[in-house]
Amino acid sequence: MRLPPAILANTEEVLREILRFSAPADTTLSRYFKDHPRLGGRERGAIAEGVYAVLRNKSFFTDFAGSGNGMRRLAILGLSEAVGAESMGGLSEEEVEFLTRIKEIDRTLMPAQKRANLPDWLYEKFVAQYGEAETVILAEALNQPAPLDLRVNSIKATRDEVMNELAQAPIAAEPMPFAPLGLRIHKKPSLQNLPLFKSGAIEVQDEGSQVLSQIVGAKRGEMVVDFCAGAGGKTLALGALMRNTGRLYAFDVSEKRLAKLKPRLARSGLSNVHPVQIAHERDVKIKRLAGKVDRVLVDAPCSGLGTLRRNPDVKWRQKPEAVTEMHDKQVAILDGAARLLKGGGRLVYATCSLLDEENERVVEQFLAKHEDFALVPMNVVLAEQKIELEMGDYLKLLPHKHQTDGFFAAVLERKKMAKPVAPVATEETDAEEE
Ligand SMILES: C[S@@+](CC[C@H](N)C(=O)[O-])C[C@H]1O[C@@H](n2cnc3c(N)ncnc32)[C@H](O)[C@@H]1O
Repeated sequence: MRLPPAILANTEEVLREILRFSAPADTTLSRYFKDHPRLGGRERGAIAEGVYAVLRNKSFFTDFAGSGNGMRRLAILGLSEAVGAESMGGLSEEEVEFLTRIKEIDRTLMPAQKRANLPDWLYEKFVAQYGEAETVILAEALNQPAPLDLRVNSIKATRDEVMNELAQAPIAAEPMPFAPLGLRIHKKPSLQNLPLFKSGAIEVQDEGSQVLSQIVGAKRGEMVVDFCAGAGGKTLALGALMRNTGRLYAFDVSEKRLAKLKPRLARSGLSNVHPVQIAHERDVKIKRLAGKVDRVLVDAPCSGLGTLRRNPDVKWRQKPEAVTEMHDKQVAILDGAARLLKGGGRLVYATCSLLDEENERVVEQFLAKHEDFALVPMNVVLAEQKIELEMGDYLKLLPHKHQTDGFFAAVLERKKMAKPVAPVATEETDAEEE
């Protein structure tokens, strides 16, 4: 069935706003749909996918869209990529011809940078790290929409039980290769109304995030801190891995993000999670737990460049100066979080960035300053967790190799005979814990 011609005008209108890059694309889309309540589910899906296709292919499309009515042409290119030219209504003869001409272009013959569809600064950084040939393959994988990944909440169900119930919906799901509780769905069904979702038996979570939670190695009865918990994606996974025992603190500076954790927590059935808003990484609330914690996960704020499959606008919105600032912030957060660990305890540093500056360089800087911590090679950690992934010292998940978002992680162990934690100046805050 063809989409109504008005969808093209809607796509053009929202695209004009999104390409100003003054807000995240998903925020602008949600607001647009709220302001246009008459758009149905299918229309919304087409507009959103059309916009995302433009964001993924912006360099390439912009060259062909030209000036004048360029925004309409961009919308046409985006929608045709997302839903197919045959599903679009309202195209003039000239526009149909334009689409045919574009379709005939063999993209594999284009220069590497054009194929990569990345801003110059990012393309250069990727080439310096990965080389030109791999940058193109990586960029092409980042330019594909991500599949829908689910994590089974082991407190409520087994993976087989969930797979069987999904099959009755009917939703085809397959077990993931690396995440023991993961299921992958290739279509995008709405899950919100499924009893499985309402009961907290499933959560949406990329396989890479699930592997990260797993390598924390949190055990029953332990004291664990998720230092940058946000809306709690990894907190919920950790709480279930601890079999709802011990104590799991979910720290974050953002009240809004922690508030989003609350309903998920209620659904999950976990009672071992304690959300705590902190003012910053040197908050006095952290000092109280210093030297007492078994495992700390620092899922640090980062450029997010590993998540371009889901957030293609990030590559156009991110700036090289911001990456440098992010590095300094990451070092400060890791430093603050490290004080929590007891001797023998493990600190896991993770990002969804693909840039060394936010990954290896942060860990190296940390280790140079903290003689009481040592790197646990990732191949050792993965073997402990029985995850069959070939890695060296670090976890480096890449979309073109592992079909996950891009993730980095390092595991740092505090030496057993470490000196008692030196008192560190903290800025007192008034707020009480929890
Ligand atoms: C990558 S996100 C975390 C995502 C989350 N772990 C998940 O799995 O859904 C990074 C988080 O760090 C938080 N953050 C930023 N600065 C922080 C700080 N100084 N201390 C603790 N958290 C911080 C942000 O509010 C954000 O929620």
